[in-house]
Amino acid sequence: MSLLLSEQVLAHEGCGTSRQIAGRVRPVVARQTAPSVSRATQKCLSNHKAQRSCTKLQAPATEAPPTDKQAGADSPYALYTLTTWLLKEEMKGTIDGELATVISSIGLACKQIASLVQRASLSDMNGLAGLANQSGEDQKKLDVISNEVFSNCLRSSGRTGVIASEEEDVPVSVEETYSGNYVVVFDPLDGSSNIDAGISTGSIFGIYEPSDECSVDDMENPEKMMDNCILNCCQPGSALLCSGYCLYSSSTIFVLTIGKGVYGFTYDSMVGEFILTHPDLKVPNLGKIYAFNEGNYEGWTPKLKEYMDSLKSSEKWNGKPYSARYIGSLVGDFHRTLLYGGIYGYPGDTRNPNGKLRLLYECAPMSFIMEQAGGSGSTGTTRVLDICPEKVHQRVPLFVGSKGEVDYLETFFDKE
Ligand SMILES: O=P(O)(O)OC[C@H]1O[C@](O)(COP(=O)(O)O)[C@@H](O)[C@@H]1O
Repeated sequence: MSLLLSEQVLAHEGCGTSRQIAGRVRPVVARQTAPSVSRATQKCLSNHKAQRSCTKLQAPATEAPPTDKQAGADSPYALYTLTTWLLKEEMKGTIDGELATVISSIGLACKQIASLVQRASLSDMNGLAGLANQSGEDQKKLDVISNEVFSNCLRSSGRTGVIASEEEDVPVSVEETYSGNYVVVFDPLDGSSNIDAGISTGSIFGIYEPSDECSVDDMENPEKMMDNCILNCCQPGSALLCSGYCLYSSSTIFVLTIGKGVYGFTYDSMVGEFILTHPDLKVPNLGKIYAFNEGNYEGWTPKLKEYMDSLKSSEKWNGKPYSARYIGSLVGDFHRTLLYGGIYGYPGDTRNPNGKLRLLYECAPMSFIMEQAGGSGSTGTTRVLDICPEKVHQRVPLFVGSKGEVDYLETFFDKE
């Protein structure tokens, strides 16, 4: 809130209006709302909104002070888009041009999928495709289409060597590689069981450096090539160069890390761009929200049941217990956990000892983001990023969220 005292301060270049303040200290901005703001002041302030040229008048209280995203951008119409951010990171040398191209192509795929998801009921895109993926799960029409959209964008980037998808049995080597050869693993439409109900879903991706030993262009020996594709994909999460997700919900939000913090971009359909809205995201160290499918409770280990019961009997939150929230869409539950704190868990149980989620294109990319935001990603006993996948569609239990909450959970596992 600005306090303007001396007369000349109010003589504004650009709009030329001025007015007398009768000795009493008054917050100018506040007066905007008071019915008694003089016509001159209203005219003056509206001039400023229009012209924004007079630096002397403080911006109205509602406008956030300039952040680094506006650094150097002295036009109120400068947009800090995902492309701008990638360019700046490239200029800083934190990523190279080819990786920036791959990330941009993923951004494009997510924009396409966002519009397909939004129009699903309008364009008969709901329902099953009549196919099943390698995990035997019935594929939704949009699972198949999103997979195609993602693969097309990655191919046409010309910078990917191998791509592995939840919806493809095996990884494929990309012919259209001009250079860069990056390895991209992805879940094109996570939480698709929610799609027909219009509930939030998402895409998840991870990008690796190609591994030198396993070249994937031995066209003479397709079997060896396939093995090398798999070897290129089966890298531990600690080798990730970049990972991210895109949330398709009330707004479309693209969140990523290149190993230097976590950045969130909200899709502005008016300009067709992802705009930086969440710079350098940090997850709170503790959080009262837990997201587990308690329908599986009976199949959990006694210690895990003890942990869950302890959350419900806890009086940690002003005498209240933890609060349950479960969308049943990893990206939705994860995004809320990242912003509000807490813990998301998909443990193993008697039916699925390793849980449901896939290490390569769900657990590792999300754990990399959470760690970069100051949180943790664990199987209960092991750091997810330290696990080297043995199979492309391998499942592991996942507990991800605030460091304090994951540490607390792990204490129950230690006791086993
Ligand atoms: O319905 P459940 O067993 O709770 O599983 C929900 C979980 O499975 C997922 O839908 C993952 O599966 P998909 O990638 O096949 O959608 C997660 O998004 C979600 O957290």
